[in-house]
Amino acid sequence: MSNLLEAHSVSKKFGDFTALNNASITVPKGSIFGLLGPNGAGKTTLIRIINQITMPDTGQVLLDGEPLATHHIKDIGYLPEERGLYKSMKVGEQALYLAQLKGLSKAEAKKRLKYWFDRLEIGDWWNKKIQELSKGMAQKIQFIVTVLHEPKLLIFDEPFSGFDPINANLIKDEILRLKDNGATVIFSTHRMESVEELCDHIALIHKSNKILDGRLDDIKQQYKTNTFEIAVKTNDKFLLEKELAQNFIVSPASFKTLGDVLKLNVKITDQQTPNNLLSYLTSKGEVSHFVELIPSANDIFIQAVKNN
Ligand SMILES: Nc1ncnc2c1ncn2[C@@H]1O[C@H](COP(=O)(O)OP(=O)(O)OP(=O)(O)O)[C@@H](O)[C@H]1O
Repeated sequence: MSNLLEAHSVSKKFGDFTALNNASITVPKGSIFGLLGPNGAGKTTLIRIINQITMPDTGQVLLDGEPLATHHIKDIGYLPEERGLYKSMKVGEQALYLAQLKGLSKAEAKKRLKYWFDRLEIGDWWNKKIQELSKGMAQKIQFIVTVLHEPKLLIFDEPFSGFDPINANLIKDEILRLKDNGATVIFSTHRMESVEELCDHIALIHKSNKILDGRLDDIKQQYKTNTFEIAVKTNDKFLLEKELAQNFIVSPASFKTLGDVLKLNVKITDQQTPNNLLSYLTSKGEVSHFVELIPSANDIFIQAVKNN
């Protein structure tokens, strides 16, 4: 898979403050790439550099293998975190105006807007004033205007803030559909839980530095702790827990009992295999649950910060 975007060793200072320190990212074509990190980490700074709103002090950004140039602006659809619409304009009028700025003819813009307004169930709002819209409603308009001209690269900064869970899901599904139709997506968020179902690649930014990146599946494998959640039916739960602790590494805090079932998190050592644990458990009782614990993006982030 070739890369749509590459940022090489990008740094940016504001006065004495380093907002971004030598950060590199590679965004494969057709991927959804999550730029993750706490508030103030430097995500928006990197996104603004990609959008040519801010110039980097050092480093280079390539789009489709070429250095970024002004003509690339139409190849990128950008939904900024700070969102503003002209309050006194009507919704349809405003959307048409913004769509034409992206290079669409009026007729084409109208056709595409009608499609999207119906899709996001806001067809009735065409003649309403922007100031009558709630935050989430206005955000839907801005989402539409960002994707309308079908740019190669879509960049969404905190796209779900301001949406209720139902509309956040609606937007998630639309982002996945845009990817299926060939778009490449970068989105930035400090809410790790929103990445699990969406991103195939992630980069973690912490205090201006990129501290981790790669395919989410690969990273999850790397951060696995070989821990299994087990449930075993046994005559003596306390004896089994004690015996388990002699052979494996148990997490006492996870000890739970329900009738004659012992539930526990058990970690195997590097010398052991999951099968060693499973065979052992089967020899001791009836195993009703045996699942490897996969770290969440949040667990990975906490661990990566500790390792740095
Ligand atoms: N134009 C600027 N002038 C001075 N400092 C800035 C400027 N832009 C960003 N910064 C600082 O750089 C740091 C990184 O900001 P940035 O907006 O990139 O963070 P972020 O990761 O996007 O955070 P958030 O999730 O809160 O948007 C912050 O401490 C911010 O105050």
